Order: sequence, then C-alpha cells, then structure tokens
Amino acid sequence: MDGHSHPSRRLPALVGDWFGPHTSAAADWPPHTLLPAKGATTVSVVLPARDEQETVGGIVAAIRRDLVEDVPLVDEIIVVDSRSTDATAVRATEAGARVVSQDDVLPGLPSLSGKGEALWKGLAASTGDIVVYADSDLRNFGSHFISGLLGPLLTQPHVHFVKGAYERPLTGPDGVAQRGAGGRVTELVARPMLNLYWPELAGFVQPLGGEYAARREVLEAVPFVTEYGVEFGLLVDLLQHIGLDAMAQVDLGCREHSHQSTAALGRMAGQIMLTAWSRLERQGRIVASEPPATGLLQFDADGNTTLSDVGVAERPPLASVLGARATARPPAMSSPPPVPAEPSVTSPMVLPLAPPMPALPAVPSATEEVA
Ligand SMILES: O=c1ccn([C@@H]2O[C@H](COP(=O)(O)OP(=O)(O)O[C@H]3O[C@H](CO)[C@@H](O)[C@H](O)[C@H]3O)[C@@H](O)[C@H]2O)c(=O)[nH]1
Ligand SMILES: O=C(O)[C@H](O)COP(=O)(O)O
Repeated sequence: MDGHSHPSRRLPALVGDWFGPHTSAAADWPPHTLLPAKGATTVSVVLPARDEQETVGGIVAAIRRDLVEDVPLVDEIIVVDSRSTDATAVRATEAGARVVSQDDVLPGLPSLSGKGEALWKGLAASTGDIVVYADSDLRNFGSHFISGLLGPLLTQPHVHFVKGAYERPLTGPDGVAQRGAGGRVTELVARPMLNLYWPELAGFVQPLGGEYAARREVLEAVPFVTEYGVEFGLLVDLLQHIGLDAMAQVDLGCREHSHQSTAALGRMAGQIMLTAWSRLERQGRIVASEPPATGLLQFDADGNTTLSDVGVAERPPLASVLGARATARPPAMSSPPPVPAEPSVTSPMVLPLAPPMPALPAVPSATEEVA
C-alpha cells in the first residue's frame, strides 16, 4: 500500500486526526525489536480454515520458523478447521499447528457455521493475552503480517485493536493481477456503509480484511457475528466498546488471496448488509416495523436461479459464556470486562440479531434451486 501517511487532507477531520498517529507500517516493527516489549505477554495466532490445503501449511510453517523459532514472539498457532473436506487439518498439523475442529470447541453449544463462528471458537480454544487472526488462503503470506500487527499492541498500551491495511490486487483466471482492483465487497458495500453510518471508521483502509489482532479481554467482551458478518460487526462494536483512539492499523504491503465468485460475494454482501442493519437498529438509529428478509435470489448466465439464506446469527461475548475462565486469567488490561460469577451454560448461546432475526446458521455455498 503506497502513501498511507499522506492522505489526511482528503479525509474528514475526525478521520484525518486519527489516521496519521494510528497508522504505521510492518517495517516499523522488526520482530527482534518487539521481544523486549513482549516480556511475559503471550501471543496466539488463530487461523480459520475451510478447505485451504494449498496454503495453510506454508502459512503455519512461516510463522513457526520466523516467529516461534527465530524470534519467539508467538506462543501458539491454532488452526480452526471449519468443516474442511480436504487435507487442511493434515497439512496444518504437519506444519506444526494445533488443529481444533470448529464443532469440537465448546461442544455443548448449538452448532453455528461460517467464518465468524470459526473465529469465536478459535478465541475460546486459544490462551494468549493477544490474539492475532489471519486468513489461511493468503497466497503471498509473510510473517510480517503477524509481527506487524503485534507492533502497536506490544508497544502502545492504549491500543487494543489493530487491523491490517494493504493493497489488494484482483488476479484473473489467466494469473494476471490487476493492481488495486481486489476487495470488491469492501469497495461496493462495506466502505460506503461505514462512511454513511460510522464515518469514524472511514480511515480503515481494509475494513473487511481478515488480518487483525487484539487484546483478549477486548475480543471476549464483544459479540461475534457468524458467517462473513464478523469483521464488519467487530469494527462497529469495538468502536463503541473501546473507542477510535484504541484502534490502529498497520500497512502490511500487498495481500493476495483466493477470489470467490461474484455470486458468492453477493451472498457475502448480503450478510454484511444484515450485520450493518442489526447494528443500526441496536444503536437506536433505525426503527423498523419488521426485520429485513434474509433470502437472496440470484440468477446465473443460463437463467437458473438459486435462493440462498444470507441471514447471520451471533455469538454472545465469550466472557459471558466462560465467566469462570475469564476471571481466573490474570488481567492484561487495567479494567477487564465484567463477567458473571457462574459459567452461563444455560443462557442462550445463539443470540438473534436485534430485532429478532431467525438465527439461521447459513452456509453461503448452500443454495437451493427454486427454478
Ligand atoms: O465457513 C468458513 C468460511 C471461511 N473460512 C476461512 O476464513 C478465511 C477467509 O475466508 P474467504 O472465503 O477467503 O473470505 P474472502 O473472500 O477473502 O473475504 C474477505 O471478506 C470477509 C468478510 O469480511 C472476511 O471474513 C475475509 O477475511 C476477507 O478476506 C479463509 O481462511 C477461509 O478458509 C472459514 O474458516 N470458515
Ligand atoms: O474483501 C472483499 O471485498 C472480498 O473478499 C472480495 O475480495 P476480492 O474482490 O479480492 O475477491
């Protein structure tokens, strides 16, 4: 990503004031310089993975080599196997990750699906004071993706959440990369919605990016939307929970990943729109007589139609589920979130977005022929 330090004149004042002091680059945080700041702080890397056998092993191996063996910044690497049907779990294990199956974590809970669920289960399965998330489909992964995100968290106590920023090419079937053309849902849905309704967040270069890190207490204090609503929901909820000054971003360079089809991105866009709608309603900014419909009817080039459910569900703050565990852990922040005295194993684990939406664990690829 070029020019990240000079856009303030083009940004609204509130974003301009935030952008410069809260935006750095991975090169500013060489791993060995972070070791003294790490001290006794423990770091977990959590990689959600659904059918990522081509890439997950290489990503785990790079983290192990650079950030466990060479410079010990990372204490555990967890791959959350999100119902893969390929050799994802084998490749990740061979490369040195601890692999947990999404459905085996907190097995007493009703099963939900999608990326948000994998991240929430990864949070529950991990132990680090800081949790770093990264996608498992990155094609140009380097360990600077992880160490860069750790920089502000390890060195700046007021920072509680760090998001990756990058340039995103769109690589066609011919292998030709079109610079800056990637991130289609980001540009067509997420960025306009954030600018319209949460303009404080407009300075995040890649609001939907899957690479971000936060202090455990912060992640355990907010809900996780399932499916692909999770990143949008986290940004909006964290803005409310910790404030913009506690949020930062780090330029990680260029990010290449596997592209989904336009139809799949349409379903992702629907999930993100429903997530935004739920937050607007929850914040009292819209009042609706009925919730939005969650069906998405799509047409292919031959006129075939598919009807998908793009409804999203939500996990409650993990701290409210694992109160005993949260209180047992030494706090890394001055004011940990309040937790109930007893594990709330009988409380509702699937919170419908408000106002009530069907808590449907929709799988984007599961489509129903209607014609
Ligand atoms: O049910 C799922 C779906 C995806 N993933 C994993 O999540 C990561 C990202 O999923 P992907 O399908 O590659 O998402 P993108 O098309 O790249 O979507 C972008 O936008 C999404 C919505 O904000 C984010 O969740 C992604 O991180 C971001 O890269 C990958 O490691 C997947 O294997 C799961 O673990 N479970
Ligand atoms: O983040 C996004 O906007 C989606 O993942 C789509 O990304 P792509 O256009 O690079 O495939």
